[in-house]
Amino acid sequence: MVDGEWHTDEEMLEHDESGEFERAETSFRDWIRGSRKRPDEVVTDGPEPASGRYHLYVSYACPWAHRALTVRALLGLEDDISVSVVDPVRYDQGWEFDASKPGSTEDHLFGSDYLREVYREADSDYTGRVTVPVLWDTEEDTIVNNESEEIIRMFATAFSEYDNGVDLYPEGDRGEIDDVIDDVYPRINNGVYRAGFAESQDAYDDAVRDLFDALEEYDARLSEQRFLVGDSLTLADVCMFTTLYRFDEVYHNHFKCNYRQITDYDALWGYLRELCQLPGVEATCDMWHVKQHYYRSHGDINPKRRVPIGPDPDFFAPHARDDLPGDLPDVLAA
Ligand SMILES: N[C@@H](CCC(=O)N[C@@H](CS)C(=O)NCC(=O)O)C(=O)O
Repeated sequence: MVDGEWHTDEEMLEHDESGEFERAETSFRDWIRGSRKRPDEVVTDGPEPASGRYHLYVSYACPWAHRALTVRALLGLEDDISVSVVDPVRYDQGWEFDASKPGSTEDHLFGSDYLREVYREADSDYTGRVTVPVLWDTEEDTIVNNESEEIIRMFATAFSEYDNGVDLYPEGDRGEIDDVIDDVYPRINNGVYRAGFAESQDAYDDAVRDLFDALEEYDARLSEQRFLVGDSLTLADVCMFTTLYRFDEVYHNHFKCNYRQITDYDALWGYLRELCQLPGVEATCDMWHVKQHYYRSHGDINPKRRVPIGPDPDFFAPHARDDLPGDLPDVLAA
């Protein structure tokens, strides 16, 4: 969108001169009061945390939006933060609402046809990408933030009055959590996109090498410990989770990340199953949306837009991860 006007983008991709995919910066970056930013700074201004005040726009397909849904579920904030879900397929008009699609909803706040209208409500001259997730403030009538890594920090740290007490950013582990998030992002979370959207063989080769080196390292780490950092579930696990969930069904095939599947890694695969099975998390996982989105939205990568049948891993098979060092809080251990 440029100055509030929609411009159909040939593709949502930007590349540097070597053909490497570059993800655009997001633009709304306010913080809810009481949130804990890095490095360990508590936000003392900004809108107040409150139940019912904030609304989240998501796609079930999107790994970044899925982070926000996962944290909301793990903290039991479903009744405090409402959600609108876009149509999984992103056509040339950008994200749109179509409540006739299974799992999709209308825009509960404005009844818009397109997500870009919500961005325009916040800023009539908006210039930038129209992305999910979006965190909307119904009191100030604007977008608070559309960067998933910041939205999950706000949910995890500003809503203690309303949440179930689960601490996903425990004191003492914060530095390491941030380090793991920063390591996983370029190599794994964005690594699959760097592979899939590479415009040169070299860019693809670099991306998949980084990706599978990282998966191997984290598989080794997770064969010794139940969670990525310390002895509890943290934001670092959430950031890893949403990429692993999409890997075998989408990234392996569609983004050509096909050296291995997650089901080939004992520890990563058990870890992924455990995370899928945590209370509330199943409701955030919708593989139909995921597959519809990637295979049908990216015509340059998949020109016939066929959605493949498999491989259909069983995310609900037993995992036996509870034998490893690390514990779940009681509310999630049920
Ligand atoms: N840095 C953002 C990235 C969000 C993002 O790229 N979302 C994708 C969906 S997976 C999107 O909405 N893309 C539309 C576009 O770029 O035009 C975040 O983590 O929140």
